[in-house]
Parts: sequence; C-alpha cells; structure tokens
Amino acid sequence: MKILVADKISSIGVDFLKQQEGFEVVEAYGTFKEDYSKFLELAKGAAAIIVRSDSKVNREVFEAAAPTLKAVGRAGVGVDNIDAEAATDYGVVVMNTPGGNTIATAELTFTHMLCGARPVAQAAQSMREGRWDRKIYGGSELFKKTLGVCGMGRIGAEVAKRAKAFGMTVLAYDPYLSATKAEAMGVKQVELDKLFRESDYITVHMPLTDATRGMINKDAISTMKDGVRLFNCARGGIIDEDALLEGLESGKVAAAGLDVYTSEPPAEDHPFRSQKNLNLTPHLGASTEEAQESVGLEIAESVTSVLRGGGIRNAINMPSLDEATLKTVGPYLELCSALGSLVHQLALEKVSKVKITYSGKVVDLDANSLTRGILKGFLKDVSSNVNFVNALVIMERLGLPVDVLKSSEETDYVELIKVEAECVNGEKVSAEGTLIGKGNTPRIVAINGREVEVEPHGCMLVIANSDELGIVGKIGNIIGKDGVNIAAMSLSRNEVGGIALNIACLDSEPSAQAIAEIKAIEAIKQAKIVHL
Ligand SMILES: NC(=O)C1=CN([C@@H]2O[C@H](COP(=O)(O)OP(=O)(O)OC[C@H]3O[C@@H](n4cnc5c(N)ncnc54)[C@H](O)[C@@H]3O)[C@@H](O)[C@H]2O)C=CC1
Ligand SMILES: O=C(O)C(=O)COP(=O)(O)O
Repeated sequence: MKILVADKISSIGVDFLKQQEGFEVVEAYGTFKEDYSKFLELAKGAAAIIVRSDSKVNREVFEAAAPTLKAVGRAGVGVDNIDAEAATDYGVVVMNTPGGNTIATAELTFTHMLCGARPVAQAAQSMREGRWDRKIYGGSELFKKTLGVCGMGRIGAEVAKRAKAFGMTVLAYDPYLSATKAEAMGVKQVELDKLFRESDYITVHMPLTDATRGMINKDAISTMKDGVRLFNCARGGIIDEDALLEGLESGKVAAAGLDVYTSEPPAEDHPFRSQKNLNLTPHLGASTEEAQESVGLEIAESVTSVLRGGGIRNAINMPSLDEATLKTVGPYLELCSALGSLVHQLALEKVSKVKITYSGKVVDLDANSLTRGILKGFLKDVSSNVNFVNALVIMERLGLPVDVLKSSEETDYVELIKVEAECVNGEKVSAEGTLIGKGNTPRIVAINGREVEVEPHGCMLVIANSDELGIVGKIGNIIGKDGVNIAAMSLSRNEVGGIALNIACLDSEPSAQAIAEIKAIEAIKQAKIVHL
C-alpha cells in the first residue's frame, strides 16, 4: 500500500509507517507547490495521503487517487486545506490530531503577546545593526491588563491559563463554552462586543468559518480601546488584514502579532512586512520538536489503524470509531451489511424509504456505526465505491430517507435489528437479524415478517409460495437436476394453506432455466436469488 507523505512530518511518524509490513512510503515534501501535476501523479494509487497545512487536498486529488485512497491524515488541527466534502464523496476518511500541538501554539501566542508588550524583536534588530537605543524600545506590562480570548477551545484555554499566571483578567467569547467550564477556568464569559470594548489584548483561537471570517474587522476595531493589541495564531482572515493595517497605521492598534495569513506565504512586498509594531512569524505555531513528534506519530498510527481495518480516531467526516467501540460493534457489522443487502435485493420495486429498528441489548451500541453498516450493505449493488464514510451521503444524494428507531418493545430475541424498505408502489420488504451463541454468530431470523433461520452469507433462493403439498420436493428436484447442492433450508408459513416462505441456501447459483422452471410452478408467487 502506497502512503504519500506530502508535507514534512516528524521522522518518528515516517519511520513508524516504514516499519509497517506492506507499506510503501513515498515522501514528496513540497511537490504540491512545486509541481502540481507531479503531485497528482504521486497521489494515484495511494492508500493514504498525509499532510500538514502546505499541501491542499482538493477534489482533483481525490479524483486522481480514487479508488485506492482510503484515508487522508492531517498531522495537526486545521483541516481547511482538505476538501472534506470531496473526501466523503469518494469514501475517504479524513483524520486530524487535535491536542498534539496545543501547547506549542499557546506558547507561540504568548510569545507574540509578550513581544506585543515589549518590542523585543525590534530591539534585537537594532542591536544587530550596532545601535544602543534604550529610549525608543520601552514597553508596557501584561500584569493587571485584560485579555480577551475569542475561541476558548484547547489553545484558547492554555493561553488563558498562562495569562492568569501573569496577573491578567481574562474575558472569553465562545458560544460553545459552558458557564461551568468558564467558571472552572477562572475566566469571565462575555459577549463579543463587551470583549472588544474592555480588552487591552485580544487573541483569536477559532477555526476559520463563515462566522469567524473577518470577526475582527474595521467596525469591531473601532469599538476597541485605543492602543489595543491584537494577535492571530489561528487562521488568516479571522482578523481582517486591511482593517488591521489601518488600525496599526492610525495608532488605534498599538501592536499586533500574526502567525497566519489569508494567503500563505504573504507576498514579499506585503505591507505587513514593513509595519514596525507588527510581529510576523511564518505559521510556526505547531513547529516545536515536541508537537511535531506528537502529531507525526499520532497521524502515522491513525492512518495505519484505518488501513488495517482497525479503529478510526479523530475522523472529521464521520463519527470516530475507537478500538473499544469497534470491538463491541464489530460482530454486528457483518449482520448489518447482510440485512441491508438482503432488503435491497428483495425489493422488486424502487425503494422510497428505509426504516431501521434496533431493539433489546443492541440499543446501547453506537447506532450510527450500525446504521452505516446496514446502508453500506443496502448500497452495495448501487455504488461500487460505497463504504462506511460515504454510505449516509449516498443515501441522501439518492433522496432516500433513513428512519432510525431505538425500540423498547419486547421481541423474542435478546436483541434484534430490523431493516425495512418501502417501495414506490407502497410494498414493504423487511429482514430481521440477531447474533446467537457464544460466538456471536449472525443469523437472519425473519424475512418479510416470517420467521426463518438463515446464516447470512452465500447464495440463497428466496421463494414465496402458497402452502401446498409437495412444493419443497418439486423445488429440490429442479435444483438437484441443475447440479446445485442445497446446503440448508428454512421453511415458514403464516397459516396452514397460507403463503409459505422457503429459503434455500445453495452451494452455487442455479441456472436461469432452473429458476424459470421453479417460477413456472403454479403455487410459486415469487422466486428470487440473492447473494450475501
Ligand atoms: N498557528 C498554528 O500553527 C496552529 C493553528 N491552529 C489553529 O488554532 C485554532 C484553534 O485550535 P484548537 O484550540 O486546537 O481548536 P479547538 O477546536 O479546541 O477550539 C476552537 C474553539 O473555537 C470555538 N469556536 C468555534 N466557532 C466559534 C465562533 N464562531 N465564535 C467563537 N468561538 C468559536 C469552539 O467552540 C472551540 O472552543 C484552529 O483554527 C487551528 O487550526 C492550531 C494549531 C497550530
Ligand atoms: O495544526 C494546525 O492547525 C496548524 O495550523 C499547524 O500547521 P502546520 O502543521 O505547522 O503546517
């Protein structure tokens, strides 16, 4: 399996990948920017692509790497360089490594804040130039000042902790922050306008979204204290760059520090580069040895796990499936896929709706994973590239609603999964299944409401017939004559003389002629071969 490492990650991560049996690791640092067509060429045939923030994994990359590509790993937090929608369309799981670079980025932010208070970089430059300017490089103190933190997630919280140690008052704006958490962190939760009005220092730690883009713009800056200091080590564009320049030039903003830019790198003659009260770093937040080792190894492990069919950690385009969940859900997945596939094959008309009911013990499991398993089976014959990642979006795209129900009604089984499909003509087909015995063996226990007992794999002949004498013998005769062995048979009827359901598990598929002969028997209402 080819693993394309497109951006430089720690050698610990690369070595981990190289040690994996069957992995061919291709390191192509910088290729994305230097030679895009070569990058696309390298992506072809890759099972996984690993990036930081430099390489953009856009739709074209997924197109080039389909159908082998299974995972994109981001050694870091921000995934704005990865087209997650395209990834989902192509059934590729995207994972990141939240947490590994939190301290590194919080420390860089704090460095920027200190350098915004004391012109260390400017003074150092003057020393390098042979000067001794003690008068022009005075500063101010963080002590007793107010820091406004926008985005109180992992990094925001670490910055706040450090600010408190410096004797600052911390105001926090984060719509997703609970009052109890804010209290526990010793920060004052406020609305954005109050944070703007009352802060001496403002730092942002949010993803770039429609809601955060330009959050600190000209209007916002006009409401701030004169001499406010602004910092962005999150994503370029959260602080509007033109508004920041204007604020620095007018003196409204006394100092600022940026690690990230709307376009990276900013142009060589970008006006930012000549602003004297603005400290710039080239997207270095995560660039410490410790952070890189942490995220490099973590992403190498996550990608390996996905490619080996293990747990899925920190996925951003599907629910993560950790090892523990996988262990509990794993035995059900074969059954789920079989039930979905069986219902799809039994439906004679176009399906308009799918309903899934979980009853008994199974309701405590991760229903999202089970449902994905069912839909993966349901769509098996619809799309060749359906998997856990894209099963739900494919259903959505087909306009097929999926109702999922956790039922508390008693059934004959400790746990039961029922999949029903409603067809456009109003007809319904259904299949129910459970796990039996110590080995958690999957069993189909009902089809269209009739009790059966069938192992869900191989070729099956599903027959509905009016309950008459000798039908089973006739079917057996035709199939035997055709040279096909019946491995098992399950018979069920609703009442004597009513409609009977026969499921014959076959060692191979009977010929079309044999099926035609069976269908020609007067009592046979339906005969359908299904493959599980
Ligand atoms: N400069 C660098 O090298 C690095 C930059 N980053 C960036 O830093 C940012 C924060 O990273 P983490 O703290 O790890 O993420 P996080 O997910 O832990 O925190 C983000 C916080 O932003 C909040 N948020 C989301 N939308 C918001 C809105 N509209 N208004 C206010 N708050 C909002 C969330 O509730 C969350 O608490 C991300 O953009 C990440 O990409 C992360 C690591 C390194
Ligand atoms: O993790 C993040 O969000 C970062 O911005 C770090 O980017 P990098 O891995 O240093 O290119």
